[in-house]
Amino acid sequence: MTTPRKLWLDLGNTRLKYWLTEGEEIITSGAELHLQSPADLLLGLVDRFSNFQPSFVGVSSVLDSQANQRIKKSLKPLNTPIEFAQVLATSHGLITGYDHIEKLGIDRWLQVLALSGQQKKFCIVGCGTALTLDLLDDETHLGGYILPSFYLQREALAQGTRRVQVPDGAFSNLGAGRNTQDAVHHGILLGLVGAIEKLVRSDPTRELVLTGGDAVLIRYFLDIPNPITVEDDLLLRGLRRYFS
Ligand SMILES: Nc1ncnc2c1ncn2[C@@H]1O[C@H](COP(=O)(O)OP(=O)(O)O)[C@@H](O)[C@H]1O
Ligand SMILES: CC(C)(COP(=O)(O)O)[C@@H](O)C(=O)NCCC(=O)O
Ligand SMILES: [K+]
Repeated sequence: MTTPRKLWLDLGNTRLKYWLTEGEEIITSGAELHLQSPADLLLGLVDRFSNFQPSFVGVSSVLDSQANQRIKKSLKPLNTPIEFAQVLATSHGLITGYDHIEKLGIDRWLQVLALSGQQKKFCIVGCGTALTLDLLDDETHLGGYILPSFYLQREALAQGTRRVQVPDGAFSNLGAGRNTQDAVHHGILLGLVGAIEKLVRSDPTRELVLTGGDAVLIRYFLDIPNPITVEDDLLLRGLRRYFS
């Protein structure tokens, strides 16, 4: 019997991430900026995926249904069943904390699913286009928070003010800025780091798990006693669990 080969796709608002797996083993992984045109990016990747001959494609997408239709079309040459994960009221014992579960982002839910059922308390921090915070107690999702992350906050300042036209800079310092560029970059970083610290400060036993493109950067600035880990592929782990 041959070991099944599968393609796992994570479509965020900025990047596409993927795994090609054979049985339990991750053979290849990748992450690419799609900047609003994921279907076009996929057209460029589909040959590579096709060579791998996956027998199943599992997808997590936070995009709208029109984009998802285009994504399906781009994957047609694979000639393989494609399934999009959907938030469920309960799955693998996980109890979802939203009043209307279908409104919860699938990316957040899969990240929670990946860690659910360990008899531990987690704060899951998705450091992507948005910064998402989700609280998980063993198998119970308590709900969470959504903040615009680095680039969205900077864009909002540039759009909503006359005087803050921010040249590209680094989000690399928490010191008081002595010019607009530093004040904006350091301010945004302070806000994101401060929100995370405030949320978990009252409970040093709650474990932080950071994931997403800016996880390592944010991790560097966190100064709290809670255990902290970075798990780049948390969502893809959750996606694979969802379909198992
Ligand atoms: N305009 C941009 N140009 C380059 N990198 C960007 C831009 N906007 C966001 N990023 C970076 O892309 C990454 C997106 O993280 P990721 O976890 O893949 O997010 P998402 O799941 O929302 O696509 C982050 O590291 C972020 O800093
Ligand atoms: C909050 C998000 C935009 C985060 O997306 P990401 O940063 O991973 O691209 C996404 O999870 C989403 O569209 N959520 C739906 C709204 C909600 O979770 O309540
Ligand atoms: K996120």
